[in-house]
Amino acid sequence: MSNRTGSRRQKAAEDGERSLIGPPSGHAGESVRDQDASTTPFFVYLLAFFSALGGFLFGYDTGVVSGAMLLLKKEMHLSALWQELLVSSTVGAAALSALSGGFLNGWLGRRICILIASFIFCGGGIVMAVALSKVVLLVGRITVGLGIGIASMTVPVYIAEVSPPHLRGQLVTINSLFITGGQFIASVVDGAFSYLSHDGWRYMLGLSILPAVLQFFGFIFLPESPRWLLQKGRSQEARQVLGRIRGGQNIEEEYDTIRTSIEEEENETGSGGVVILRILSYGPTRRALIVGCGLQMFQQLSGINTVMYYSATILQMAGVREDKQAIWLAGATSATNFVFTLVGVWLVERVGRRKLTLGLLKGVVLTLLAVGFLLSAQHSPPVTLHPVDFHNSTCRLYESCEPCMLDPDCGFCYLENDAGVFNSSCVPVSPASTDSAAWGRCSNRTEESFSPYWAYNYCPTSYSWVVLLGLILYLASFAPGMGTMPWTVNSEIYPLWARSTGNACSAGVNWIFNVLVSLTFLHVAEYLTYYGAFFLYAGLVVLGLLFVLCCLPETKGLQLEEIENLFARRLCSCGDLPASDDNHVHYIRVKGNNYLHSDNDASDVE
Ligand SMILES: O[C@H]1[C@H](O)[C@@H](O)[C@H](O)[C@@H](O)[C@H]1O
Repeated sequence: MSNRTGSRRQKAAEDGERSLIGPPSGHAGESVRDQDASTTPFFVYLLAFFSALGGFLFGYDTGVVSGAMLLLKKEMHLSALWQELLVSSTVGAAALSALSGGFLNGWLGRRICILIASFIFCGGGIVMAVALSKVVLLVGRITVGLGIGIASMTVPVYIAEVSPPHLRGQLVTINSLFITGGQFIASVVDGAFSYLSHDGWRYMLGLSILPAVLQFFGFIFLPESPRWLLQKGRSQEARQVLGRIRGGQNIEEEYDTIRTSIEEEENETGSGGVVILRILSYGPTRRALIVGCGLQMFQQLSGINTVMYYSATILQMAGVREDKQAIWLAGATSATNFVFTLVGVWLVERVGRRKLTLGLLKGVVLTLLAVGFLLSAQHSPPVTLHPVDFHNSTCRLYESCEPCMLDPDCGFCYLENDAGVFNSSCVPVSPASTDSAAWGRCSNRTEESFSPYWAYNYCPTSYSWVVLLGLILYLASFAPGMGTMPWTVNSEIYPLWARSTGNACSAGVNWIFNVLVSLTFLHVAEYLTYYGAFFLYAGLVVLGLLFVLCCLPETKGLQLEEIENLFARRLCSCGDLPASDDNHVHYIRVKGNNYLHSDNDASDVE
């Protein structure tokens, strides 16, 4: 198929503005959509469910560690460095494996990659459940990280490739629902097993084996993506799978569209060479990659994972000092994230990706600012006792709680009654554990009611429930938009030849920024204070808002093969596109393919 047709398609895309208006009636492409919309086979939902278990494991394994850590640090005597290692090694491993997952996806296919990921999840789960030392535990955490990385880039691609266009957004967003669902279930499991102070963490970490086994056996019987099969020249199998997942509907048109687009892609961009270099040297894919990676970067820069982390601290500030109670209540924030992701699933096909992301990002900025202001208005209790510090630490210099707790070497030791905080001091933290002071009253605390409290990373205050409310509002604006759309949009914006690599890069960017933001949070707080950190995230989200406004096109309702055309124009012009709901792309049938209709010029039709 000719370069002529390809350039005609290009022309149509350049004429995008015109081609994106006016729904034609009785049109071939439209009729397929209407037909699809009327009957969606149950099998597609089954495929989405089993693949999204990968998202569940991603959420579970990243979420469960906070509760497990409270027990682990006591049982294994973990220093702050080891705690940090056990948390961030998983995210770091996920970044590496997401980046290499692109190659595996293109080579072995989506199905095998999902099987590999679930196998790795099982292995990692078993290693963690039976670990006898912290080193073995670390090996287990790195192993599940490798599984998370592969799953996070493969699952959205697989779901997007098997879904009919009218349901694609919703089904891919279900993966995000499973991610936040995994985080929520993890907090419930953490709560339930926190009563088992000896070995409770083994169940917390090991329970992930169950969904992993379910997914592994499910995927033994589930098919490969028809798009990948066709790309590998396995056309008979591709036709069979497409027939199966479309439940006996006429698949000829969809099959032709995929086949022709693969042929065209090969004509336009060639088939040899390193994929990432081909992506970067071809305008539309380069632009798609910038949009995809940008979205993932801004998702993490909006501070989601520090907010998830900070919610537990906020609870401590509000006076919840019991570990078990704090674990249960931290579940409230993950429940909010989960429930509002459900709202995203409901809205994505109704409102569209662009409008949803843009609208809710404004809410994210406002709620981050509100949390920042609320935190800045908190009163920092003064230091009233200055015990003799034989080691001459910096802690003795602080006059109030805030600078004391922001210094990683110090903590605030105090007593409290109905009138407030009294007898407070700032003392060095124990090198063995952040749970107690190096010496003095807070070095050997008991559970007795008159024993002093040790605040390592918070200051006691009576207004923090308001801050918790602010965080819940933040999650309500984050989850349906920026929480889900980067994954959904990335699964659809690349042409087939670039899809695995494009998703690998953007998922890699997500994990790299996840590590960066969570590892720097405490340092940022040290220099800017906690509220300064929230103002910083608000500023970064404003940049994200501008990025989405200028660069994110609407992909709702388009076939995967059509979306590439949206990136045929200069990068940050997508905002010019009319994104209202009643705009439809319409197609003319050219040699069995659907093309963007550029004008009514008969010369467009061969
Ligand atoms: O989309 C997910 C989701 O929002 C999670 O809650 C968050 O922990 C992840 O980092 C993010 O990628």
